[in-house]
Amino acid sequence: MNDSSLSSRKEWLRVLAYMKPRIGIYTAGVLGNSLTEAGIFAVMAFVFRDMINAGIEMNKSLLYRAVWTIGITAVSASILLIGFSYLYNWCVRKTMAEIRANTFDEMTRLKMETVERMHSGNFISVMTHDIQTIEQVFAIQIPSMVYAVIYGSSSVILLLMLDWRIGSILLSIGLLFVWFNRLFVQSFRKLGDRIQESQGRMNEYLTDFLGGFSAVKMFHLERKMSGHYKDAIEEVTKLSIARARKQGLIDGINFTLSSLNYAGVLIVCAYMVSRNWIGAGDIGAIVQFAIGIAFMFQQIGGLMTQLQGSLAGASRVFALVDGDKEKDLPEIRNTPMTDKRFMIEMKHASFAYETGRTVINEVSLTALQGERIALVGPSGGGKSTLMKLLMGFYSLDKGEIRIDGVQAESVDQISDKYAYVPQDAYLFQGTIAENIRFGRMDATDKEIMEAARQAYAHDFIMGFPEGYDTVIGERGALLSGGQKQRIAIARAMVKNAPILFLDEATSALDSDSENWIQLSLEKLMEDKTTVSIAHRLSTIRGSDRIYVIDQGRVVEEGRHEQLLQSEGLYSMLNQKQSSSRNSCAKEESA
Ligand SMILES: Nc1ncnc2c1ncn2[C@@H]1O[C@H](COP(=O)(O)OP(=O)(O)OP(=O)(O)O)[C@@H](O)[C@H]1O
Repeated sequence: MNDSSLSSRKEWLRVLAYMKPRIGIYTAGVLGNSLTEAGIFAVMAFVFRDMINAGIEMNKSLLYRAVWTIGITAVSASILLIGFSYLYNWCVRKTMAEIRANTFDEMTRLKMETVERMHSGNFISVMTHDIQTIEQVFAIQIPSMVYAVIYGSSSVILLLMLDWRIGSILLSIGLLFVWFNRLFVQSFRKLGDRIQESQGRMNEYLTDFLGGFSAVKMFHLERKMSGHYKDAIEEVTKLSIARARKQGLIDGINFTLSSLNYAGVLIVCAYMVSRNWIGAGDIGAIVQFAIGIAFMFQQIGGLMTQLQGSLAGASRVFALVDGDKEKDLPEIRNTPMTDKRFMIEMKHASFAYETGRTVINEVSLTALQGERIALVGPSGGGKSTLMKLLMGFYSLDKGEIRIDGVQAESVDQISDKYAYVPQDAYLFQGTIAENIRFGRMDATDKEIMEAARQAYAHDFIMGFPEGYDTVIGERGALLSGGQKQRIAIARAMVKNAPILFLDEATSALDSDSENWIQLSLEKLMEDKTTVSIAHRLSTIRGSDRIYVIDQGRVVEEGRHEQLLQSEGLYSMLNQKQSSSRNSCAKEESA
């Protein structure tokens, strides 16, 4: 067995494992459904024979028996089919709901690096198209396959019993069908993989377009974006047509072979009747069974190729589920690194996003309880990366970080110890109250209101007709930049964690907004150990320690005045900012 068929088999078993919790009911439903349908055809074969014989022999009682059999079979089969179909469809819906929920759960545990490497559109594609292909396996492909096998094999057995010579010939021809279809399995899998990938790309363009709608309008990128999207559609269409063409070719060849087979059976039967080896009525039954056998092999052939398309989708779901995860909350190592009780302690930390390109190089920094430290430096120097490392978003390549004595190996281990106010706070779809409550899910309404007051957000919130119950739209679309920031600050207030990470907004806010934010941040920072990334050096003058980060290293550290005196990079950045501020002020007064 080669590697690809081995991995297909593994994927296949993995898909089946999803149904394990209700495999009994599912099997009963699918088997019952297939047995009932196959039973109808088997009964009909004999009814067919009886009817022909009744005509030839002018036997009325044989005819009545055939009519009664048809009536009873039709009524009882309909009732059984409704019941069995409900059973297995119930299992499919329940299992699909579980697969969707579990895959989402697994996605929430993915490492930051894994999520950053994959486009959000691709995640959406996995959660929609690709998961859908698993549904097809349970709802269509397995029931069809089971039905084909039961119908076909019962036809084989009955035909062998009726006439073993014709039965053996048809069985051998059928196996040729399967062999022929197997030749195409690999190429269908390749096409399936490419189609699922292209569908992922289509979703990437779609989410890019929606996420960057204002940029698209501003830079007149509509044509370019439509062009990208059309290219992706064309790719999917081209591949789907290629698959349909191939499927058409196989179906055509299968059909021709089965027609020849069918004609052959009729000729052989006619010859056998002429020799009195079989009765004329037997032809009816033989033809019915021949149809059953041909159907089985044709279906198995077709389903083998369809299944490859579904496995292509399932493999993308598995890749997401198997992506690198955050460590589970295991033994939290609480031993302090040094005698002193640092709230934050980073020692000789090195980190690279990609091997060979070190972004943080041997950085050490500390913050005692209640201290305010700031990270400054040129763009791309590594400030944000450093902060993300302190928050446990990535694992260090070298060195150690402790947050309040706990080793920062994953976000989950230390996230209770800090609140984070990013540059562009993410607000979720929902009400203002819900968004503030995300800071601490058990916060009371009173606490939420108090936090909003402290963040100087209460007044503008009450200005909305629905106050705290105002639905803020996707990403807080109904709020201004400054208002969003104050909601994020209120959220951090509610969390009331001992450490605070602040990423100062680079985007310009009007001075009124900025004043409010500064005031609310001051409130938020009271009694907290704070690490802030500062773009305007004026905001961090009072910091206990400033770390100047350049090219991934700490190049200077100290208080504002000390750093100015040392006339290094900090003092140069300070001069630059003061002179650009002065020239702006001159321009404004002119
Ligand atoms: N997710 C990522 N994957 C790969 N490289 C990254 C990633 N994020 C940042 N980098 C790289 O790491 C380096 C440091 O970036 P970082 O964002 O930490 O700098 P910064 O000092 O915060 O910059 P700025 O002040 O402009 O925000 C840069 O060279 C950047 O290209």
